[in-house]
Amino acid sequence: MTKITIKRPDDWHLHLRDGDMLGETVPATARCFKRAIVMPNLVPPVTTGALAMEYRSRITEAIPPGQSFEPLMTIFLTNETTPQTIAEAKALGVTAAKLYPAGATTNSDAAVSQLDYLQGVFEALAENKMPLLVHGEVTDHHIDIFDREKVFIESKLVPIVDRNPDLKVVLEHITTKEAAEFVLAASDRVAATITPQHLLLNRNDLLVGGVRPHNFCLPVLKRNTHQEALRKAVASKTHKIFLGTDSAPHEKSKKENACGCAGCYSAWSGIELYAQIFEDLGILDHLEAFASINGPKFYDLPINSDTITLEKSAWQIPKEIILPNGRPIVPFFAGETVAWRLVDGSK
Ligand SMILES: NC(=O)N[C@@H](CC(=O)O)C(=O)O
Ligand SMILES: [Zn+2]
Ligand SMILES: [Zn+2]
Repeated sequence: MTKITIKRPDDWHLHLRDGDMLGETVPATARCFKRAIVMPNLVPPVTTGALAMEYRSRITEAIPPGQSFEPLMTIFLTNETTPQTIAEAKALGVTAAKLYPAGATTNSDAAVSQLDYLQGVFEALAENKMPLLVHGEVTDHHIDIFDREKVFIESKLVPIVDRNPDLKVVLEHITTKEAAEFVLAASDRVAATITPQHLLLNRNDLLVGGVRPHNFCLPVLKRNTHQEALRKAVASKTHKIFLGTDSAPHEKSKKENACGCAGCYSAWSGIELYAQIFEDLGILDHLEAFASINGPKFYDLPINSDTITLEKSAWQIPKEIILPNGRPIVPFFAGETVAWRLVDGSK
C-alpha cells in the first residue's frame, strides 16, 4: 500500500502548554488532528471549569486561519477538588478530569496525595459522565521507577475501578505488559492510550551508548519485552486502545540538562510514526480504528466526517524547531527518516 485515507484522527492525550508556546503547538496539532484532549498540567494547574475555559480561549486564538481544531478540556484533580467542582466543570463544557499522583511527572506537585480523598469526586465524575484520565504511576520513594506503573495498577487503579462501577477510566500512555493485560481484561468502560515512543522504543534507546534525553518521557521506556507486549496489544486490533501522542514539548535547554525534563515533542510526526509502526506490524487496516474511531466511541463523541491522506514517501524530521520565543526545541525522532507523509491534512 502506498496511500491511505482515513477519517480525520483525534489526539486523546496532548500537552499544548501555554503563552508563546501555543503559537508552535496548536498549528502542529491542528495540521492533522480535529480534536485533542488537552492536559491541564500548567503552572499553576487548570483545576476548575472556569480556568479550563480561559485556557481554551487562549488555545483557540492560536488556531491558524482556515483550520478547524477543537480542544477538549480537562481539569487537574487536587486534594481540594470537590463534587461541586466537577459539576461546575461539566456545566462549562469540560470533557474529563485528570488524576496525577503528586510528584509523578511534569508539573504534578499540586496533585493528589491520598486517592481516598477523591471517592466523592469519582462518584461525581461518573454521575456527570466524565471520564477519569489517569497518569498511572505510584510515587513512593522505595518503588523502583521501572515498577511504578505495575504497582499503581495493582494498588490504586484496581480499587478505583472496582469501587466505581459507572466510572469510565482511561489509563494513559501505557508502557508495560501488565498495563496492556489489565486494560484488555477489563470491561469496556476501561480504555488506554498509547504513544508512538512506547511502541517504537525501549529503554535501550534511552540508555545504551549514552543518555538520550529526547527519548526520556514518563512513564519511562521499559525493557523490550514490554515494548513487544504493547505492540502485540495494538496488533490484536482491540477497540480499547486508542491514539494519544502525549506530545509534551520542553525547550532544548530543559531536555539537555543535568536534570532533564520528561516529555517527547511528537506533534510534527505523530500520525506519520503511528502509520509506520502499524505498517511494520502489518495492521495498516487498523490505523483508522485506532486513530479516528475507538476514541470518539469511548468518549461518546461523533466520529469526524472529513478525512486525511498519508502517502508512502520518506521525509526527515527536522533536527530543531525554533519556538516563537526564539529558543530551540528538539522534536521527537529529530533527524530520523519517516516512511509516511501527511499529504492531505487539516482544513
Ligand atoms: N509524558 C511526559 O514525560 N511528560 C508530560 C507529563 C505526562 O504526561 O506525564 C509533560 O507534561 O511534560
Ligand atoms: Zn502522564
Ligand atoms: Zn502527558
